Amino acid sequence: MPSRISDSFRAHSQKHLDLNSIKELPESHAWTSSNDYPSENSCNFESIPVIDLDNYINNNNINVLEHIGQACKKWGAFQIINHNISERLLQDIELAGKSLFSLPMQQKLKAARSPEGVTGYGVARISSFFSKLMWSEGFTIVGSPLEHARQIWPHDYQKFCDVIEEYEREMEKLAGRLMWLMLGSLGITKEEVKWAVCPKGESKGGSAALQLNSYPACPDPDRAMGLAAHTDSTILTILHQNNTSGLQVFKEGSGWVTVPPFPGALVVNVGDLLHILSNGLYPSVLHRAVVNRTRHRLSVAYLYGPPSRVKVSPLAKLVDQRHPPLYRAVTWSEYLGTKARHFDKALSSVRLCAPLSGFTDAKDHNGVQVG
Ligand SMILES: C=C1C[C@]23C[C@@]1(O)CC[C@H]2[C@@]12CCC[C@@](C)(C(=O)O1)[C@H]2[C@@H]3C(=O)O
Ligand SMILES: O=C(O)CCC(=O)C(=O)O
Ligand SMILES: [Fe+2]
Repeated sequence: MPSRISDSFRAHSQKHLDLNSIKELPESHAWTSSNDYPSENSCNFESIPVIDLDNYINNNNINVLEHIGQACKKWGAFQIINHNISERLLQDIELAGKSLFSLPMQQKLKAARSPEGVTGYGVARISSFFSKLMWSEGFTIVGSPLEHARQIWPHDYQKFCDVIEEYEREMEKLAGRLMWLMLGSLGITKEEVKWAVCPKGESKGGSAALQLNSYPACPDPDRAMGLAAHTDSTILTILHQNNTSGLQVFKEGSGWVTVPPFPGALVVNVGDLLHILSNGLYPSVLHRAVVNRTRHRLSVAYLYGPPSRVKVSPLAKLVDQRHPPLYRAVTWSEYLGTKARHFDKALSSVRLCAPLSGFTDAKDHNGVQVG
């Protein structure tokens, strides 16, 4: 929360600074140890698993399921290769992001996200929980990007829209496939998740948001924060990062671990809704983005959840007398509302009973302040 009204006012009035042209870190963007100092704790040589999705064709799914299960339990994140998303499409989405973020601020603000809105251009939505501003700008798309693209480029929006829509279609297929692999690694079959399957037995698409994030080169990266520590309110998130590192995941016992960009690899994060579905067996991963002195970083997150009216709760197969359901049923939109109000306390706020070790969720007592 903003610690003082004056901080909060200053933060608000400098919300749309053009970070690309600033030569010195303004006070409004200078983080200290009291608000999650970025350079603390970040020297670590472990790295999240890299999983080859082609492997499962040869190994009847066994290896890949085991590998995914271990990664979800231990890290809440992994990288994938051989995922069938073409390099050309990954390049195109990067170019689309660059063409958007390199526009003058006035142009981007034509598609500004409204205070109550979800889509459009703006600072990170979680900014209101922090007294300092983040060194990033974002653009959120749900479904068609047409309306916002037209506001920005009245005569020249088609290429941007085509790339975004192709990326959304390809990501939807990949996210569905990953969801079944992640659930499969828990022993869950399609018959056991009615909302995700059509009567014909085919997978039903979930709903999703696409988030383009831009992190300009920063004059004082050790005191700036690209995107503060958070978990995603999703079943899973698929993240593409350009060739500049910045993403870090938090691992119990190890601290912040950098996820290096591998050409062509995509990062998969466990989100809060999979945490709920798995009854806490696959904890959602706390992650953040740090920034760089010389390089501009771009990331594209595909945030995948269930169809909006579906109530998600711990899966029946994972619940018994010894393992009571730990979370109440929530729809995705209800949970997003809870996240918007309670941020890092959202998961605990839908919890039914306290974990054996205390009164909070695992990530609430890992020593990291996220709010
Ligand atoms: C579906 C969504 C998840 C998200 C909120 C949103 O409505 C669209 C943007 C998403 C994002 C991306 C950056 C981090 C995050 C916490 C945020 O502030 O906006 C996530 C939200 C989330 O997962 O809760
Ligand atoms: O830029 C990154 O690496 C992280 C982005 C992210 O966490 C998000 O969009 O939810
Ligand atoms: Fe995230």
